Amino acid sequence: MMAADTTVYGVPLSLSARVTGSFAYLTIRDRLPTILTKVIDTIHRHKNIFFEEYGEEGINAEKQAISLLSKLRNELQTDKPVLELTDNFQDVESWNQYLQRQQRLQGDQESVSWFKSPWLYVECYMYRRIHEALLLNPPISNFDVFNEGKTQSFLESSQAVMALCTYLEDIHKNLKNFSKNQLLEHFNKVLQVSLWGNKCDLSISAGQENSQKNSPIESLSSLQPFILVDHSNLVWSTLNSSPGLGESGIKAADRVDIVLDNAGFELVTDLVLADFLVSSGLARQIHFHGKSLPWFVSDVTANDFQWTIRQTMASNHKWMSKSGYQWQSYLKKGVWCYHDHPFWTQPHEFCDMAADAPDLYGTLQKADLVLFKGDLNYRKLTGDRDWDHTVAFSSALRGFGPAPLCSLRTLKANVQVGLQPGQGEKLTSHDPNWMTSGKYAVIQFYNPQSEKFQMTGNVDF
Ligand SMILES: O=P(O)(O)OC[C@H]1O[C@](O)(CO)[C@@H](O)[C@@H]1O
Ligand SMILES: [Mn+2]
Repeated sequence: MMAADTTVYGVPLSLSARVTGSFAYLTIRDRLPTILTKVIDTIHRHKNIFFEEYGEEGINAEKQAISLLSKLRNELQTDKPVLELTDNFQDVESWNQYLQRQQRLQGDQESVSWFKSPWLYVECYMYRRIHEALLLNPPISNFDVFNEGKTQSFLESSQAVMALCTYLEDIHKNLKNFSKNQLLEHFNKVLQVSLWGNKCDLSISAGQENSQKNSPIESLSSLQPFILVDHSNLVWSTLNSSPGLGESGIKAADRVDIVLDNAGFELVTDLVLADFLVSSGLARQIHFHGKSLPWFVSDVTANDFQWTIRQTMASNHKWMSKSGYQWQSYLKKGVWCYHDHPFWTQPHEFCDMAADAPDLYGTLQKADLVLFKGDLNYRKLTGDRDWDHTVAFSSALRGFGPAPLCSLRTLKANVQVGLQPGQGEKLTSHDPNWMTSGKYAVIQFYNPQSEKFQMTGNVDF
């Protein structure tokens, strides 16, 4: 049960480093400064490259950016007030308004600061400040400080990528002869591969190597018990209840949107899922959503997306390269589309999207299904709040529901809703770190169109 002073109008408080010893506190105290130190080191190691490209101006930019980042690290570690952004990027005004909003929420007595304000907000803000340090130093503005880690994670997963592309080739070959049950079986596999692909983010390990080495399909059955909520049947029926008819005569969704999370192995698992959905006829079009600036160490930018497809095409492995060419052709034909929108790199809870990014909300409303990959998206879906574990997912979404949606997330932050009574307590007693270890996962679905049904209290999704 939630104590009365931990909610405001029935909505629990945001997770925050204010709670000493909490995961938010440890992230801000330990993990974020480590990430900043690595960023500084990366920029420094590229000094010669900046010199070769931009001469003295490049060297000055390197020095200036490092000095801004050291100042940022100091502000964080000494819990200084959060400052307004000063660069010229498209989203500056929105960030600065959000700071004022936080200040209003917190009251005038104390400043919005790293250890006192919502964790979601200050953590997003750190990545935006890293970007600012580069934007303020024009010759190196486009330098992606996380690029090395992302490409390394892809290259180190090459065995697993080959195994996945071989599996995909096998599906393509036999697709015409699959019964509906066989199709469902493969659907569950590619969905789960994309789910567990989310284990491979670099932010939880503060940038440490975190790639996939085993054959992903073979690991699935042993991972099954770690899926705490599994609504994959509802995802399947949503795809199948859409009005269109796919190639194989089964019903097809017109459009599935995938809100991407990490580059490297996880992105490949998402591309494999997207390939399966269109090649099986379960969906006609896939719209991917990525980030417009380097974000949370490993998140996909447009550049990462293109690079991954080019690398896949260039592989010596027959089926891997074939998959790459297939993906490229989906993009050319408009069967696949890639988008980014500044809202994905802002700190808002998704329940604010309709009011604060109505164009993006409108875009998602066109989908028959929206898949949200990863932990950060889950935190934003649920507002990163101290919810009781048994609260319904629909309640934690607080009105967000542009289309039927599903979160595919491995747990790396201490927010989890929609569990059975007692399930959270049982997990805590067996494995105290269950919410943050990345060992557990959810496939959690919500359909705004079945709201009426939920009002009866029969079903909790
Ligand atoms: O890539 P993901 O799955 O969104 O994870 C991001 C990680 O960063 C965090 O915000 C922690 O810094 C966690 O929520 C999560 O571990
Ligand atoms: Mn991520």
